[in-house]
Amino acid sequence: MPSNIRTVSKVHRIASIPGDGIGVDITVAAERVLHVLAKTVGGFEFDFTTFDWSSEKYRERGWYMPPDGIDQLKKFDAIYFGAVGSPDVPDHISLWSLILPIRKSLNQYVNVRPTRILPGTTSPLSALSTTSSHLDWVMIRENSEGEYSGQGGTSHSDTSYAVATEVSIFTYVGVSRIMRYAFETARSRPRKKLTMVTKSNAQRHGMVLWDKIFYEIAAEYPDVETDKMLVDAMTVRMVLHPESLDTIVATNLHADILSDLAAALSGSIGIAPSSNLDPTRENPSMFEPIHGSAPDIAGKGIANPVGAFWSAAEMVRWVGEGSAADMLMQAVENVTAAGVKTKDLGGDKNTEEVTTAVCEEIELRFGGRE
Ligand SMILES: NC(=O)C1=CN([C@@H]2O[C@H](COP(=O)(O)OP(=O)(O)OC[C@H]3O[C@@H](n4cnc5c(N)ncnc54)[C@H](O)[C@@H]3O)[C@@H](O)[C@H]2O)C=CC1
Ligand SMILES: CC(=O)C(=O)O
Ligand SMILES: [K+]
Ligand SMILES: [Mn+2]
Repeated sequence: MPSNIRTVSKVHRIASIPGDGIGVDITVAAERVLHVLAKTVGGFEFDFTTFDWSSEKYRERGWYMPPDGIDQLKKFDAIYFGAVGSPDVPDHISLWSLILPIRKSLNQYVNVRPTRILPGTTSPLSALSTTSSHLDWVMIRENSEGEYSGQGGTSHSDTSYAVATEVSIFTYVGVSRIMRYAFETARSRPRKKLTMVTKSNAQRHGMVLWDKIFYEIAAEYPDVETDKMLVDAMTVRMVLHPESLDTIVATNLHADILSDLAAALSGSIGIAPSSNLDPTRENPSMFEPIHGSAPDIAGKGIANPVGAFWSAAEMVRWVGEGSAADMLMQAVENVTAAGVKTKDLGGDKNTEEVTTAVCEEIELRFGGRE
């Protein structure tokens, strides 16, 4: 192409919600890397609009999101989220005022949580001589109902007769759509293998429906190998036979817990990404590391930004820039391979140093191609 012809850059409009604690540090880091990526690769750019919806603002003005917050978010191509949660606001208030309403109102019924051991990092499983530490999973979490349906209530609160219910909801629509997404994911991966996690021995209604729909949909995917694990035994299998798993489907609560375990088994919760997807694409999807606001390390500048970069890469892929997403992940993996890591991964670098290293790697490896 003659150099005097300039192509028009595609603009991806991103709503950015840094939130609380290390959510802020890692969102700043992710935006920095995304700008460098766009500038280096060319042909597209990111236009971030930052929303100051946080626990600090809640204490000041009494709300996290304004009444039209969801409508504001609907105008964007995607949402980038840091974390929400602060020691001086009850956790159920912060979660139910921000992250959970966004996931539910924008029909983000799938939460995709991949786990891999990145180059230059060590799984704690490698210390167990009897196990293989080969681990490459993708967990598909139901993200709209189940144990986090929000149904229930409290009576006689603040008395010794207090009674509280927390009702799990499993609907035919909700379960079948997550199962179908999980089968499609399993089919797209080389091993074509799906493990369904359940607790239908002790929980005899919702979980029984969950299992029944799984087998119903399995009939549509004869090329996908399936198996079923009770959630308690699943924790054992994840630790002792990680190589036996590939794609995993689990309920909102089970996958929330198992994905933190998966992250730890891959080296640190600080590297684990997640995509909150509306597969219909009627609403924007939201991308965030799986970790929370980590009050114990907030403000120290030492949070691992790798989970934030990986989540950003998934966002880049979702908005249609697949090769740029691959470049970003390659740069992150080159940086971990070179030993540039934060403390949680056994390194001695801080958030900013890892971020700078990823930016430089993108420019060095993928710059100057035209
Ligand atoms: N999606 C969200 O916004 C989520 C919010 N939360 C909220 O976050 C707050 C803290 O929750 P916790 O249970 O402590 O979970 P957490 O994930 O924030 O932290 C757990 C442990 O992992 C460490 N850690 C987490 N991310 C790290 C990173 N990037 N680099 C290095 N170390 C990291 C923390 O320092 C802490 O020791 C609570 O208010 C909770 O409700 C928790 C999970 C998800
Ligand atoms: C809330 C939470 O812990 C999660 O979505 O992972
Ligand atoms: K998060
Ligand atoms: Mn969680």
